[in-house]
Amino acid sequence: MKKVNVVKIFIKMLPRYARVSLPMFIVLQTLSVAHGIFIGLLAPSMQLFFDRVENYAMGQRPLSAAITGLIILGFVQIGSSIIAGIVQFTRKMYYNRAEGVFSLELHEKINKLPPICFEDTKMLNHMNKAFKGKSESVQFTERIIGSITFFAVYFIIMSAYLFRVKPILIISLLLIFIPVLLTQILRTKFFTKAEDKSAPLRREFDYYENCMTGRAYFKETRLLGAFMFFRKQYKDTLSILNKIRFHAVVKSDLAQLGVQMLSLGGHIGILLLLLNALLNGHISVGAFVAIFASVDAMFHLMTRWICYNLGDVASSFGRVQHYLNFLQIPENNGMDVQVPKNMDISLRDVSFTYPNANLRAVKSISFHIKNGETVAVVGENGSGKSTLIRLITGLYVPDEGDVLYGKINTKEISGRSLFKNISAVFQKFQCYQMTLGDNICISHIDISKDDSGLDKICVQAGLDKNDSQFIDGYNTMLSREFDGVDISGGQWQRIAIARSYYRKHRIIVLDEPTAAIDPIEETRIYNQFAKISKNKTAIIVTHRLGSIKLADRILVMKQGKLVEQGTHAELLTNEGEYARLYKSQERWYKD
Ligand SMILES: Nc1ncnc2c1ncn2[C@@H]1O[C@H](COP(=O)(O)OP(=O)(O)OP(=O)(O)O)[C@@H](O)[C@H]1O
Repeated sequence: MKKVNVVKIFIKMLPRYARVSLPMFIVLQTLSVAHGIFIGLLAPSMQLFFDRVENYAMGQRPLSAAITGLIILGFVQIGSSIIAGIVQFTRKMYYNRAEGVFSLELHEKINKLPPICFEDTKMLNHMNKAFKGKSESVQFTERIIGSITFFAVYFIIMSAYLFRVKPILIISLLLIFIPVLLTQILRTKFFTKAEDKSAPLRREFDYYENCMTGRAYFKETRLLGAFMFFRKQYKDTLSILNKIRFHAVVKSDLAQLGVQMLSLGGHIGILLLLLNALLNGHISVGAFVAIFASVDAMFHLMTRWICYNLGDVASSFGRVQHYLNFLQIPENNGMDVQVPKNMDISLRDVSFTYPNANLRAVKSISFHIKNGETVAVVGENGSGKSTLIRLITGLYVPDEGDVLYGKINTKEISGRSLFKNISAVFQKFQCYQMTLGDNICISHIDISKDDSGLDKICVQAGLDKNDSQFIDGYNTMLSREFDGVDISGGQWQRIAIARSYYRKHRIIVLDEPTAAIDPIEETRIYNQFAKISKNKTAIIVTHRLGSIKLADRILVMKQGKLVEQGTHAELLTNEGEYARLYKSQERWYKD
């Protein structure tokens, strides 16, 4: 990562932050400046009041002057409290809004990155850091702006006031600054060290807790009697964690005690300065009372500024930089073109290696799929079937060779153009914690759901929406966590199939679509599939060789290579890899 300084990062963040809502931004910053002015005016207005009371007591001024002083002091006090409340409220609103806007921007950015990024560990780490940086970027920007619009304004007014009362009193700001700064340095030193040591342990400890009590784990944990195992791991990790925390707290408390002594010294120093000035007649009683009463507020504000504003900026700076760098990653989206609906797909000498992998997952593959053809891809585990599907659909582009839709190369066009006519059921399909209807219709949010169209699709996918489990029909929530229902793996798979049918498509890809479905229903689903995919290009990946006789052609993969292709009958006659796989499955049923 390129090294840049806080100022450069802030300059990049400021316009992004202000753009969230310019009018609200201006109001917030104006209010923040006003808040700084009001707080800064507290000491002078207090002095004014006490001076006038003293003058009145000595008969030098009328009572009305003291009352006016009281009104001014009250106005400044009440005004500062009201503005503080409004600033806090507005800041919170702005914060939430900015978080929402930045999150959406980041989601859109990720959506534009090539899908292969999700296979790259470095990229996934980068993404992870960008998410953290995004969350901290709002606070980072706000803390710096606050330092300027509130703290700088306050300290300038306070310095000017102290200077006007007696120049030497400016030293009191230094007497406050030094102990507070020391506290922050020590706090950061001890806690950062402890945090570095404890963060991985905390993740481990949370994980064990989840293994004991989490919904996804409870079946195995109970049945295999693994509770005591996780309990021990949890206890061991907890005791190490507690030791680290204990040492950090002891060290930090001791340091804090030392610094508190220093702060006390600061307080005494200011008191002596003030007493000296008062006794020598350099300042009035009013000024003495006002400054002495403001010392606590100055300590408090200095602590807030150094510990929270400067401290947070220093600790989040690296992550914010990551976030901004992530937004700069080139998107390489390719051209938006109109891909013709009816075209052949050709693979020419295609090879592909996953990022951070040594071996090629797919090696020098060439074949041609005619428009409207149904092709099945078979092969042993790890032979490259799913990778081949990702290359055909354009999710990934080959390192070598080309995938062509007619004459259009998948390397040159945008995913948006390419995916327009493609639908798919993936091997690891998603079970969305949403209603049955939403689970099927996610591909077209702008189309109003028409029940009769949905009914037809459900029948084709072998899904019965009148099943007693779908208590509210298409509105049934499919998640226990959201007060809905749990359904079986087979039913989820049918929903995934219905989802793929619902999307308008010319090409459909089914990667192990019926692994969780019983054989009788599987045959019915494949027969339905043959009907609906008529005149459409269909690619099916499956291990169940009995169900792919319907394919016009079967491609057989082995160790990343295409080793055979032909119809079921041709391949059986060939007595090659397909015949070997088929016969080994057939034997199970015959025996
Ligand atoms: N994300 C990945 N990163 C690195 N290597 C991968 C990744 N995904 C798959 N591979 C490797 O690529 C090869 C082909 O995997 P692929 O998933 O395409 O095989 P498959 O035939 O679909 O397997 P299965 O039948 O088990 O689903 C395997 O050696 C696998 O280990």
